[in-house]
Amino acid sequence: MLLSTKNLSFSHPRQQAIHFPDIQLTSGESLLILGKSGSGKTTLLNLLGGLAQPATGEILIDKVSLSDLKGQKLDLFRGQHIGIVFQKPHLITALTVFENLQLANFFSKKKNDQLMQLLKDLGLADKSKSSVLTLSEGEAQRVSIARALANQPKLILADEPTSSLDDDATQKVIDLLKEQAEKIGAGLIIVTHDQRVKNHISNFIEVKSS
Ligand SMILES: Nc1ncnc2c1ncn2[C@@H]1O[C@H](COP(=O)(O)OP(=O)(O)OP(=O)(O)O)[C@@H](O)[C@H]1O
Repeated sequence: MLLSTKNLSFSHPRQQAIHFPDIQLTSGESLLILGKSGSGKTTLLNLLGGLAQPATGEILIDKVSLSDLKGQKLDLFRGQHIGIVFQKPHLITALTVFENLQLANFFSKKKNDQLMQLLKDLGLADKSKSSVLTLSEGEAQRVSIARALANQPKLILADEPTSSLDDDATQKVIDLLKEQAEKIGAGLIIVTHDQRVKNHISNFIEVKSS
């Protein structure tokens, strides 16, 4: 089992606790996290990525309990094993496309000689030397996917990767995420309230706030 969670809950300050359904995910499998706006989908993704600590429950990734990792160890574990695609690309604007990917490798102490191939797979080969400031929104989104994949993670977490994209681009981004996850044998979890994504991935859990 790549990922398993049990009895997870989280309380934002002055908010009712959110209880999450348990997740079981094997390598190569895809899962959607669905739920209304404000139900706690991003909160769950943050817990799975070790970016927030649960109030109760446990998260095991490849048999490692995230709660046993702190500080630098947690950062290194995240960098090496978890690729996160955030809602907004959050690229380093002073760097080129290729340098943004190299930086991901640098922080996680990983070497990947397939970065150029990755950009090719995502239709970005001719943008490798471009400043990220010159990219369209869809291109920047694909670069942020490439960056999440740059360390060949075991688990890919994507938060609303298609919310600002049209139907064609949505299909392309979901296909790319699935193809790339399959290529490196990773598990893929996508948070969305985009009904279109349901046509591409059938496995889902639903987060409800009460
Ligand atoms: N930093 C915070 N402090 C207090 N409450 C928060 C904080 N972040 C989120 N919340 C609350 O926690 C709940 C869950 O938020 P979350 O962002 O996880 O929802 P979501 O399902 O991802 O929503 P959306 O689909 O709109 O992005 C919401 O009620 C939100 O107002």
